[in-house]
Amino acid sequence: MDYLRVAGGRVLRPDGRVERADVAVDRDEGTIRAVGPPDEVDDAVGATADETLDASDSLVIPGLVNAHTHVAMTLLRGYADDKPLDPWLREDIWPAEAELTPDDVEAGAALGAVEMIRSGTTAFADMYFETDRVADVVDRAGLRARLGHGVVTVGKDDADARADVEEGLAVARDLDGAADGRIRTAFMPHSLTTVGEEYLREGVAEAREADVPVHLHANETTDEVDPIVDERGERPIAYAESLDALGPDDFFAHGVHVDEGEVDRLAEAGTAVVHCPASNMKLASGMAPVQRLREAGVTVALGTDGAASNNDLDVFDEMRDAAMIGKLAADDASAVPAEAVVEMATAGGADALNLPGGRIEAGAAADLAVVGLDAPHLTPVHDPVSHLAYAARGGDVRHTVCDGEILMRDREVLTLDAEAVQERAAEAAADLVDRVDAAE
Ligand SMILES: CSC[C@H]1O[C@@H](n2cnc3c(O)ncnc32)[C@H](O)[C@@H]1O
Ligand SMILES: [Zn+2]
Repeated sequence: MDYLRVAGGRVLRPDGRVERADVAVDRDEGTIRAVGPPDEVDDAVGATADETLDASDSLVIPGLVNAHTHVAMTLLRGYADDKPLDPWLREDIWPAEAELTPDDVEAGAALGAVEMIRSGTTAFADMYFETDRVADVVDRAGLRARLGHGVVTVGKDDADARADVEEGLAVARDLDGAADGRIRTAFMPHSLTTVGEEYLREGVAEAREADVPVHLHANETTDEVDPIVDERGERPIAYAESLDALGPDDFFAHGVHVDEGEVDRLAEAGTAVVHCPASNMKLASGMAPVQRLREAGVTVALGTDGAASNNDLDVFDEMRDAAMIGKLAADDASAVPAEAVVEMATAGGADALNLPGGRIEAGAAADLAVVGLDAPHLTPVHDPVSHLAYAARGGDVRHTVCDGEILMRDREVLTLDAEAVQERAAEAAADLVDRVDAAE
């Protein structure tokens, strides 16, 4: 076997303990072969390493999972800020997205991929347009992803609405298993208010036939929840259930305005919630009841949402924000502690997306980030898990590994030309804004 040894560090284990250990990676299989004391790992593998990644003064953690984003929105970072969701989308974001070309989406996705690799993220879920171009970037970057075409039917005639649903289904069917299996798909209606009932009903039924999960924005703002309650006399999670969109493999972004009954239904159904604390704060959408969701047994993951409502794709920020806002929401400083947000960003994310990874143990996918612990802002190290949640940043990640492949070594991205990607994205963003201005 082609044996990569991650050596000399401390390792975050699935039970939350941190121990001195080396990690033996089988690069042929893309899996972790053994985790153990440095003097025992080679014996466990029965070989000496073909390559070593230095993890001294560092913590080896599962690759982080960004469980809800719109990765190509890096092109719109800082384009429109300081508005609530609805006017932000209608006045600024959707007019700009109307001018996006497939090349723009690829340029923005590549920039997002570089940003994620540089901050230790190895897997993400993406809802956007031109999904084949996003998939191409994921393939080249070496990342893992669950991808979908975001379906919107409001404002479209029946033919266009049906075509969009069909595109969502075709993407889900055709791209599943791409990039040597690192790409999985989902049917992704944008939300319960931006896709009409008959399209949701038909699309979800087809998704069940195709055996792909459903991912949508749900219970994000009161402006979205209230019309559902007023018009249907039921809350969004009950509506989703009536559409057969509340399954154990489905995952909903946000879940901010969920009542007690909805929390219990999510837990019973096994539907995961992707908490996006920075986006929820920036758009003033509200505070998700994360402590309550977790206590009820809901799988909670973390997402950055798009870079236009965050404004970065750094899951370390999300961990810190989730811990902070989780305490405020529960009015309890002991709520959503460090271990909880680290679990949400790793195993919780992998479980929500039903993707490999999220745990450092023999047999698991070799998706890893090596976080340096020797920076001034991480000194002293009383508790490495506390540092992950409250003090570390994406820039502290030294190496990133996905599916056994080194994507970043000593902060150099190996799979993409980071400088060229950045230059191309800056150009694409400038041209995009020129086109938007000309169209106004
Ligand atoms: C149809 S593709 C996805 C669609 O979602 C938009 N979007 C970005 N952030 C949010 C958010 O927080 N809530 C709802 N929709 C969002 C994005 O701009 C695309 O149009
Ligand atoms: Zn979103």
